Amino acid sequence: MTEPILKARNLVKRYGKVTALDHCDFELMPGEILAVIGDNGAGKSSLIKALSGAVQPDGGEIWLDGKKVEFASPLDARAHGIECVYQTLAMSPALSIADNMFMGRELRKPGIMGSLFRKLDRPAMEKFAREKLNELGLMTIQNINQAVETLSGGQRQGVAVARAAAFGSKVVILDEPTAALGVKESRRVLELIRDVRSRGIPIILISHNMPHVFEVADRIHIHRLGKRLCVIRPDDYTMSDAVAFMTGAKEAPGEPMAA
Ligand SMILES: Nc1ncnc2c1ncn2[C@@H]1O[C@H](COP(=O)(O)OP(=O)(O)OP(=O)(O)O)[C@@H](O)[C@H]1O
Repeated sequence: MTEPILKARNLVKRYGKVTALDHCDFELMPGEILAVIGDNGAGKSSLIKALSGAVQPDGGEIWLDGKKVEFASPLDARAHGIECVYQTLAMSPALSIADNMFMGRELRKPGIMGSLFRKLDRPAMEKFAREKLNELGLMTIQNINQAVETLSGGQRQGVAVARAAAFGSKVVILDEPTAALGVKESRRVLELIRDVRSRGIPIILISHNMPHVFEVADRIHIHRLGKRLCVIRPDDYTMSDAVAFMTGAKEAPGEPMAA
């Protein structure tokens, strides 16, 4: 049986009196697009933050590639190959595309005075950024030195996804990647998500957009009241079924479906 690439059991996260994660389970299988859906306040962001090191759970366990992990910070999760693109894109608008792709992990030229004094290796960074954008078919972005603030919303999202795909060797997490985009730009980002999957990288997609979820997801994790309610396949249920499960209007199917 295939083992999950990322797995969590009994995750608990409390904020004061609020229980955001209430013994929540989670499984991401290799090479899949797993959508995570749920009502406002259901605990989706808390789950994603726990899986990407942005918050430390109060209880429960996480395994990556079969090994138990505890992420002290998002940097720690990144070092393990988990990249997260948050709704607020965490980009520096005035900096170039290449600079944004490398933020916090710039390539440096070999130096003799220790790493602190090593100069940035701009040609290498530009080459890498260009290659990654090309790989994902982001050919509309012509100039790698263009400031990110001059890009359209879809292009910015594209750079963020390319950055995550370039460095996320194991898992890419996308939080509402199409929320602020128009129809055409959303389409491109959905294609990009499929491109990332076709390169063998599994994706967790948090979204309120049911048509997008049903279009790209292999499986859908439905979150309710701080825990996983069920996991469904988009072919087996309608969007209104999913919304009814999510809101409690309809009883959800039992055990989570295997991948
Ligand atoms: N930093 C925080 N401090 C206090 N309460 C929090 C904090 N973060 C989340 N919560 C609470 O935890 C619960 C779950 O929130 P979370 O953001 O995980 O849900 P969500 O499913 O992502 O919601 P949405 O779809 O609205 O973004 C909510 O009741 C929320 O108010």
